[in-house]
Amino acid sequence: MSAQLSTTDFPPLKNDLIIRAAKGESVDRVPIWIMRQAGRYLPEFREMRSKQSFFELVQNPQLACEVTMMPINRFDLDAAIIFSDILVIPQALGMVVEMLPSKGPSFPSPLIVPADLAKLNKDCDVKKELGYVFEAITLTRHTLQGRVPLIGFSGAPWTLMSYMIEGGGSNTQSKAKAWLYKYPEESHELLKILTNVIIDYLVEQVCAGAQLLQVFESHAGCLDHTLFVKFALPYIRVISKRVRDKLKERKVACVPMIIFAKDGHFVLEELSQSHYEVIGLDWTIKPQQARRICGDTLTFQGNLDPCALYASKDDLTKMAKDMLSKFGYKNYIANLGHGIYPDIDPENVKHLVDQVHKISQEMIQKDQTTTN
Ligand SMILES: O=C(O)CCc1c2[nH]c(c1CC(=O)O)Cc1[nH]c(c(CC(=O)O)c1CCC(=O)O)Cc1[nH]c(c(CC(=O)O)c1CCC(=O)O)Cc1[nH]c(c(CC(=O)O)c1CCC(=O)O)C2
Repeated sequence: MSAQLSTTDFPPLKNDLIIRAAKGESVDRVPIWIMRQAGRYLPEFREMRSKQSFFELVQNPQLACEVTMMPINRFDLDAAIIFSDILVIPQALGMVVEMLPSKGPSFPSPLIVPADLAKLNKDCDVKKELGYVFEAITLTRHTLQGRVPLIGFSGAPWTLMSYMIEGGGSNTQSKAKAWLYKYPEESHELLKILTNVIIDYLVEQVCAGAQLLQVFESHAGCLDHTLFVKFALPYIRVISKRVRDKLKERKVACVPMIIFAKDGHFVLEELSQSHYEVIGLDWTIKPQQARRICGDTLTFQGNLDPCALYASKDDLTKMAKDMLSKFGYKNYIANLGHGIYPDIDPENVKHLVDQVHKISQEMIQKDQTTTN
């Protein structure tokens, strides 16, 4: 249905705060969005999910668009993120991924030995395999009517590699890390396959209408500095460079890119030199320390502890104030330091969003009055 929708002629943007913040431009209030903002903490999502499996929702552009719009219709958020998952890439490469109740993602046939790489559909046609994501993006851009920008996303190569080997979530990632020590060459081979698919996937998302891109390196924290620099960082860097080059070749305007390496404070300096406009921060690093490491020109995103949303509204206000006073209102996008948990009260999300806007607006107005 959305195949007939234009991928170039979209309704004009009415709220460009997040794009301005990503580029380091002035804002009249700090933008905020929430990782996993469409999902299980919303009763309307649970209702829809009770009738369809997770991947049925993701693979149906109409339903993915509806889910993406749920938090936008509820809260005064400054961005939408397309409803999907990082694990659609292993699926595009031919792996079966199931979402099991109370267990999460599960791969019935994970990669066990390097010979298993032969099973992957390495030259997969991203446009064909993941066409439903691009359709959902185009449909959502039109449905948004320019209310807020739409973010596209992908998992980073190391994080996806670890899922494909572990076969699901893992506290240690020991099976995947064993590959890095035992089979470094084949690990690089797999990381290159993933990188090529991710680049095409992100480029197509922008061509379909995504206005920012986030790359999730969710499993950064289980690597040490040496392993990260060898097996994760080079691919993160290639992605930002090649996505920009490919968009230029296709004469499509580049969009700001966000890198979020969870628990990756030990590589912040390297990430700050990786050509992403925005660095996502989890809650384990002090804002001032991150600034010292990365300098003043990059934009930060984060870093409220997702559990802060269990606090009382008064305490949440105090935490929002503290976060804004430490990050400042320039070069900053408010967000959690990881995805929102399923048992959070949506009322607290509304409170956080409204408080970030109110407090930052007051800070900006106060500074303008003192400089005038
Ligand atoms: O809001 C939106 O529109 C997009 C939401 C979104 C979903 N997955 C991701 C996003 C983007 C975003 O975070 O805003 C991306 C994502 N999927 C997984 C990870 C790794 C991780 O969580 O460590 C990421 C990156 C996010 C990050 O680092 O914060 C992998 C994953 N996918 C699902 C699970 C199970 C779960 O219970 O959460 C996991 C983690 C498994 C593990 O390793 O422990 C399934 C899933 N993906 C999304 C949803 C909706 C929701 O959050 O409620 C779900 C739950 C599915 C269900 O059971 O209904 C959407």
